[in-house]
Amino acid sequence: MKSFDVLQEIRVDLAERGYPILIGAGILEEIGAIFHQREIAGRILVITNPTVAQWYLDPVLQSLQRAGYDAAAAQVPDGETFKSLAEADFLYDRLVEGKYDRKTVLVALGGGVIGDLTGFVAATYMRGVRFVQVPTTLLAQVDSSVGGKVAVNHRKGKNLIGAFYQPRLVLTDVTTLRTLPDAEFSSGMAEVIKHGIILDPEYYRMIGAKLPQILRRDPAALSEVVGGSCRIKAEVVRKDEKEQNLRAILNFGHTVGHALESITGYTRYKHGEAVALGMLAATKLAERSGLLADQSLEPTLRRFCQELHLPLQIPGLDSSAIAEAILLDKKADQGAVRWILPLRIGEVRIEAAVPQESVVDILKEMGGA
Ligand SMILES: NC(=O)c1ccc[n+]([C@@H]2O[C@H](COP(=O)([O-])OP(=O)(O)OC[C@H]3O[C@@H](n4cnc5c(N)ncnc54)[C@H](O)[C@@H]3O)[C@@H](O)[C@H]2O)c1
Ligand SMILES: O=C(O)C(=O)C[C@@H](O)[C@H](O)[C@H](O)COP(=O)(O)O
Ligand SMILES: [Zn+2]
Repeated sequence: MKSFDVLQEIRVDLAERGYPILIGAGILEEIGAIFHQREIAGRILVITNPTVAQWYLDPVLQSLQRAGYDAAAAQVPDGETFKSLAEADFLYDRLVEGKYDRKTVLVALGGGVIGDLTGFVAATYMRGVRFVQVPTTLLAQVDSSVGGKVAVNHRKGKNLIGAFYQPRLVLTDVTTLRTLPDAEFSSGMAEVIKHGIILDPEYYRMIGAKLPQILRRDPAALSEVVGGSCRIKAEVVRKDEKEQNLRAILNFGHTVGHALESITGYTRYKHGEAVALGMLAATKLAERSGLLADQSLEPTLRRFCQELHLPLQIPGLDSSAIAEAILLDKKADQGAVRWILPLRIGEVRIEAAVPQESVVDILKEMGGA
């Protein structure tokens, strides 16, 4: 059996819903042969956006067609505001008009927005068709393509409409990161840093030590980061697929992060930028609550943010409005928000007893009005 240029294969071990993450260099052009090898059959609709399509749609379609697949594409506009029910509806129209049946395979070719939206459509069209993630941003390769959280946004809250629905395969070609703008690369690095803080101090130190190579997009360093993060996330998802408890730690930084995204209409911050601010806020809250045992966390996190040009302040934003938006967090239980607070690098805890006044104080400390 041909092995292509798969450098790493990581399994998301979920019994009958389990799947492989294939990480390689140049494997996008082998997608047709890989689908054959993995016994993926059926009509294929590739969902992408114009930015990604200009680089990667032709190679994907040609490879699928060369391998004998009936493959076509549908494009949605680029941007977080299009991770919406309206775009899902547009895609349902395409599927219905094209007479796509239950054996259809949707391919999400793009970043997290395309992955979450395509997965949501896959979970709901005809009560579920198969889908494959082909992530092309760092953020999608290290985080969003893995674990089966699929969703669209509501104007009041991030990912409020969604499902847990696993892909059949994740096919990650790290060479697609060559065309990714620096600010998008940094946004993805925020989730990489998150993985270190929540579970793996050695990984966190490695990121610090190899940051120059990572930022240069050295293929070996990229492979280490994409593989490292996928392994950490796959293990959490294996233990708690539907976020009954443990999986909530993957939400470190997202309580404030999602609130920042929604109150700014999903236009001011990239997801990773909002998560970076959220990790900083949660770290400050942990310190204020007397939970933070390792005083090196905040300075190292700030240094990462500076080196990656991620924001550290929230000038001009209304702290009370952010605190209000936080109440819509999906982790809330009977009205109490469950925070993910760091204790030290590699260990976080789920904590409900955080007064709203402390949240507002911290947001003001970070420059909020
Ligand atoms: N499901 C999950 O577990 C999960 C995890 C993390 C984030 N997310 C979601 O992911 C989304 C953010 O994803 P994202 O950061 O990938 O943003 P994105 O999908 O908007 O992509 C960022 C930008 O990069 C462009 N792009 C994509 N690939 C490119 C490439 N190879 N070269 C050049 N440009 C490219 C896109 O067109 C877009 O303009 C958010 O909606 C977030 O909520 C979901
Ligand atoms: O996979 C998870 O679980 C995560 O929390 C990963 C996050 O990085 C991601 O942004 C996720 O979409 C957030 O999930 P949500 O349940 O808070 O919407
Ligand atoms: Zn995230």
